[in-house]
Amino acid sequence: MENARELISAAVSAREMAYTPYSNFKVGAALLSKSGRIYKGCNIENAAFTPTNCAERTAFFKAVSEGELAFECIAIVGGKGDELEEFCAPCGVCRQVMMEFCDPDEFKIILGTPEKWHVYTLRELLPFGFGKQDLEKSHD
Ligand SMILES: O=c1ccn([C@H]2C[C@H](O)[C@@H](CO)O2)c(=O)[nH]1
Ligand SMILES: [Zn+2]
Repeated sequence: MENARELISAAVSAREMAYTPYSNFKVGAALLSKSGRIYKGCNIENAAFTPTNCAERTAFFKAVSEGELAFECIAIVGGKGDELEEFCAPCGVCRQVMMEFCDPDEFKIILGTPEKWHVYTLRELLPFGFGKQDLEKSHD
C-alpha cells in the first residue's frame, strides 16, 4: 500500500485537533477518496457523552458533505494524551458508517503508527456486515 505512510502522517496531524476534555483519548483519521483527496478527522467529545463523534466519522461526514461518495482507504491512529497506541481499532458504529459508503472487499483500513501498521479490509473488521443490499432482499 504505497499511500499508507502519507495517510498515517495525515491521521497523526488530524489527531492534534482532537477535542477530548473527558477521556483524553485522542484519535486521528485520514480518509482517501477515489478522487485523490484526503479528508482528515478527529474525535470531538461532549459533556453529555452520547453526542461524541469519533475521528473516523468526522472524516467520512466531512467528505460526504463535500460530495465524495467513493473511497479507497482510511488510516486511523489513537492513544491517550501524547502517546500513540500500537493499534487503535474503529468502533462498531464507525465500521457501520464505512459499510454504507464502501465496498467491504475493496476498502482498506490502516491501523497502527507511523513506524508500524497493518492493513485490513472492511470485510475483515465487519464480517457479515449489514448494508444497503440487505434492504433489497424480499422473502414473499
Ligand atoms: O475508533 C475510535 C474509538 C474511539 N474514539 C474516540 C471516542 C471518544 O472520544 C474516545 C474514547 O472512546 O475515543 C474514536 O474517535 N475512534
Ligand atoms: Zn467510532
